Amino acid sequence: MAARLNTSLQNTLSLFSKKLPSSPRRALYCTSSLESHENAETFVLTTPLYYVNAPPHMGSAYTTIAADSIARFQRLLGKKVIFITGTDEHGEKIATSAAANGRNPSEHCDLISQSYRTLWKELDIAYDKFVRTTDPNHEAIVKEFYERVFANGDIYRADYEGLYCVNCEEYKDEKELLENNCCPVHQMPCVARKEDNYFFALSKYQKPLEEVLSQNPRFVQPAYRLNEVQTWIKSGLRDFSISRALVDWGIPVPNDDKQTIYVWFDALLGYISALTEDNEQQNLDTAVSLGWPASLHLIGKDILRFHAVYWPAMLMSAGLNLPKMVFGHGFLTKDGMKMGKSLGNTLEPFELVQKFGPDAVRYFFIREVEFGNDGDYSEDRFIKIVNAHLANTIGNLLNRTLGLLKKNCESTLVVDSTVAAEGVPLKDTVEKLVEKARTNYESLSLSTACEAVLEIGNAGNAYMDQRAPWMLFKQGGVSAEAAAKDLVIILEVMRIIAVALSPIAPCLSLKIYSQLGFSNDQFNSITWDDTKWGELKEGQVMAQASPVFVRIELEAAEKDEEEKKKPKDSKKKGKAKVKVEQQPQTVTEA
Ligand SMILES: Nc1ncnc2c1ncn2[C@@H]1O[C@H](COP(=O)(O)OP(=O)(O)OP(=O)(O)O)[C@@H](O)[C@H]1O
Ligand SMILES: [Zn+2]
Repeated sequence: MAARLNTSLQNTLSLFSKKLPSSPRRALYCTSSLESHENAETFVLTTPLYYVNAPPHMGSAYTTIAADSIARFQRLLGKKVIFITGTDEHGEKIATSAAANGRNPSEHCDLISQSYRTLWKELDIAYDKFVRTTDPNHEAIVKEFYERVFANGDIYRADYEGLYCVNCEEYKDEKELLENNCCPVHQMPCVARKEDNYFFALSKYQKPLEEVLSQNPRFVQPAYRLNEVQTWIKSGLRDFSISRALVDWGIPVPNDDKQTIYVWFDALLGYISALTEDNEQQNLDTAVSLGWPASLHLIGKDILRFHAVYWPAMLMSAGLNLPKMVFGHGFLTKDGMKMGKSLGNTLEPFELVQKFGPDAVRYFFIREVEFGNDGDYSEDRFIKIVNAHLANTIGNLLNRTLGLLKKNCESTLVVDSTVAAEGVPLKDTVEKLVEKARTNYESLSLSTACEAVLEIGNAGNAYMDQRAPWMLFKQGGVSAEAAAKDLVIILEVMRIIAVALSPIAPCLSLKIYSQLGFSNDQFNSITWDDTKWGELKEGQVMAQASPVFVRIELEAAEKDEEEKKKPKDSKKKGKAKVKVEQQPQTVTEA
């Protein structure tokens, strides 16, 4: 993508002047990525299909934000990305939840499924496919899959008696339960159940699964989760029941409409049925031809067993290829417990986005939680991190530089960035950090990728402080010429940051690009190659500086008020307010 002077920048910028969270980010909500990549390598990634027993919470948002960041990075690499998300809508919990809310299951599913879509829009999630397990295409594919597995001799009928966690919708082994037969995830007692069900012969796949894992240890990521999976398999795989006699709200078992298909034997197929096109009669083979196998299933560690044991065995039985990788990330926790719908200890993502905007929410969780491990949320920490990184390190540097350029160079670059950087070590530093970001994005070390981009910002700030161009301008002559070059260098650094951070904070990146004089279209066509030094050219005119990330201020008065009201031992902090204000500038530059 070449840098060009942008004459219609005002139109773009007028979009930015509105109050958060309305923003130009709708322009980033591109779902047309599939058309322009006829010969590109395909990268199919999935989030779990979220269970519509309740609306989304920050945990569901966390997986989806991470998946969107990975999808955006893969698109920057030029791949044809199919990013699949959706909702899992059958089963006992849904029927119960619908009844508890006085709705029929179908109305309930429509409503809750829509709340996921709405949140994804608020969070700038650019998915390509949203699948619902109540879609007719999906149902047809589940039935066909079931029939294939049946024809392969892997489904039989038997009685089952065991301890059942309704929230996991799963029979549990006694040895994995806590005291009083409590489920370790949901902290609630499992109930004794006896059913006449259809079973999937998982035990037949013990050896093939062991082989898959030993031949391809990267199948389960992070590496430490592989041990967990291997231990489960070694301890002996038991056949599992794939139908329910007591649940009406589900896909009927072929040839036995007294039973419905177990939610997991239904929902996992969503990753394949999502590949089908709307309004077309599809079958398993055509769906598979449209992008299976998936390159990556991104999930929370709670559902690792379903994805790394049950699902591969089911696929082998049906004669289909296995996904290339299953990555089980950690939990967002509250007081050390997994935040979840069943426990009801959730953090409200709509509220966070309303308050802080999508970039801050996306950035914080990706940067703060090492991908794979658990992480706790605190509002204090949130504000501290996004202010320090997005408002200060990035926003303030851009603002200061554009201010100096306006004052001294009529907002116009005096030289090409390549020429300006000749013999300047900062360029090498930036190149190394860009490479660090790239390799970490690729290995899904998203937090480290983020850190590398921030280090670029730190290097830019250090350069600004060391060179003190505002002093050089005062000295005039060759010093002023050097200062003008320094500004070009720093703005090129900002441009590279914008590209490298765009998978995580796309709206912020667009704002930076726009202030550097590029159009929305130019931003929308960036690739990872645009992290290379040298796209800012002599004569490029910068836009009017305005904060690309609005600092979050804790309103002192409101905080005091809250302090007065709260009980002495409470740790609750004052509410954060978003305040639009100019970035602070150092006195010497003014
Ligand atoms: N606390 C969490 N931290 C990280 N990811 C989470 C969290 N909670 C849910 N998820 C994401 O959602 C997936 C589970 O989706 P589901 O719709 O079952 O939500 P849930 O809140 O875990 O439900 P429940 O509490 O009823 O088990 C996880 O595998 C993970 O991808
Ligand atoms: Zn459970």
